Amino acid sequence: MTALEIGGEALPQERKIVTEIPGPKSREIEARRQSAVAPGVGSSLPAYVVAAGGGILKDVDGNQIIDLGAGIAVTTAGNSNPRVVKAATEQLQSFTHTCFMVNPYEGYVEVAEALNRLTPGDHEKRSILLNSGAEAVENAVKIARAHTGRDAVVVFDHAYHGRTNLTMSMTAKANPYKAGFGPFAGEVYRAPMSYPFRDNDAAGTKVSGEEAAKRVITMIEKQIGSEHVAAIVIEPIQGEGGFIVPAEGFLPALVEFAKDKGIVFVADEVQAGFARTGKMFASEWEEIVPDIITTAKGIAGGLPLSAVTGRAEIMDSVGPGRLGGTYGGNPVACAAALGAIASYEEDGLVDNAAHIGEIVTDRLTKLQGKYPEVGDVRGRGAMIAAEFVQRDSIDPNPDLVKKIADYCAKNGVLVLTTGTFGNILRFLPPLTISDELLNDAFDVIEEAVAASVG
Ligand SMILES: Cc1ncc(COP(=O)(O)O)c(CNCCCC(=O)O)c1O
Repeated sequence: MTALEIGGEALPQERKIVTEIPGPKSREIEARRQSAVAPGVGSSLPAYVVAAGGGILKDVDGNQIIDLGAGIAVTTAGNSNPRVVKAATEQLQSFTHTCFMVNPYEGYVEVAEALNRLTPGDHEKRSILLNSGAEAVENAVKIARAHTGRDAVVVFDHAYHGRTNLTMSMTAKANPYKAGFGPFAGEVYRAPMSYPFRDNDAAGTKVSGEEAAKRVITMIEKQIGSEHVAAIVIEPIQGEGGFIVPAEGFLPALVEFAKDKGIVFVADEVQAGFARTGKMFASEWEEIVPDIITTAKGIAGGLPLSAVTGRAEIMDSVGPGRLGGTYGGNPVACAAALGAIASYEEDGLVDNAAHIGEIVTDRLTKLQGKYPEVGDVRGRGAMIAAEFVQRDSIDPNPDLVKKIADYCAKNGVLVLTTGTFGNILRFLPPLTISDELLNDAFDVIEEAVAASVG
C-alpha cells in the first residue's frame, strides 16, 4: 500500500469501508442539497468527497472509494496531480483573471503552443481556449461554417457533444439530455455510426469500416448534398454513446471524403483525448489528421478548460473579436493545463494508459468467458467498456448494469455506466491508479456480476 500527500495529509491507496456508502455525514449534506440545489443536476454516487488522489476518493465519513471514473475522464493525470497543484497555486497567487480579450497573458499562448505541437498533424495550427467541451464544439462548428460558407453539420448515431442548444442538437440520446429542451438547432444531420458489436448487414455479416463509411457518404450525398456540408463532427471513440470504437477504416474513409469535398473534419476528443486511449490523442490510432480537434476534460487536471485546435487556414477564417467569452483560457486553468501536459509527457502516463488497458481488458475478458451477459468488451488504452446483454440474445441489459454499479458503490468502487441503451459499464480510472487498487476493484466487480446475474 502506498500513500499520497494530498492537502498536507497522507491518502493511503487502499479501499476502506468505515460506514455504509453513502454514510451518515454524506446523507446529512445530501439532505441540505435537496433544498439548496436544483434536482436537474444528479450525482452517480452521493458520497461527498473530502480528498482524492492516485486511484482513491475519500468521503466525508472516512470511506476510501476506488475511483474508476476520474470525474468522467477529467482527472486523468490524477486528482491533485502535484505538477498541476504547484502550477495552479503559483498562478493563483499572481492573478486569477484579466479576460484574455482585454489583458492577455503568456500562459494562454503557452497552452495554445502546446496544443498545436501535440495534436495530430505537422501542419501550421492555431488554437482558441474556452471553458467546457460543449463550448469547444460550438466554436468548432462556428469556425467551420465561417470557413466554408456552408450550414450543414453531420453528426452520428450514439454521439454526444454537449448540453447547449447546438450541442444538444448534435447529441443523439433523447433522455436525459434532450427531451423537452427543444426546439433544437437547424442544419444538423445524423448519419449511421460504425458500431461493430451491433453492425451486421442483412445477411448477418459484420459491416466493414469502408462499407460503414459508404453508408455515411451516401446519406450525405442523397439527403444533404456534400456542397452544403460545413463539417463532419465525430468522436474517434464515442464516449457517452457507449465507448464505441468504429470498425477499422471507417474514420480514414470519412477524412478522405471530407478532404475531397471541402468539408471540415472535426474530431471531438473531449473524452478520448490526452493519453486516455494509450496515445496522446485517439485520432492517432488510425493515423487520421483532423482539420479541427476539440479537447477538454483531461486537458487541465480538473480545472475547467477546453480548446479548439485547427489548421491555420481554417482558424484564420474568423477575424479578431468574432470568437471569445469572458473566462475562456482562465490563467489558473492554463497553468494547471501546463502542469497536466508536463505530467502526460514526462511521467509516463500514456504508457500507464496502455498498461491499465491490458489489466482491465484481461479481467473483463475472463468475466465474458464466465457470463454470456458480458456481450462485448471494447475500447483502447484506459478507455475500456463492457456491454451487457440478455443471457440469450444481444438485447441490451441495463437493469443488470445498474445492479452491478450499485453493488460496486456499496462496496467502495465507483464505476460509471453509459451507452444509448444504458447497458454499458465504462472504465475511466485515473492513469495514476496502482495495479493493486485496479485489481482490488475488479475483484469487487466480479463479485458484483456474480451477485447480480439472475
Ligand atoms: C465527446 C464529448 N464532447 C463534448 C462533451 C461536453 O463537454 P462538457 O465539458 O460537459 O460541456 C463531452 C462530455 N461528456 C460527459 C458529459 C457528462 C454530462 O453532462 O452528463 C464529451 O464526452
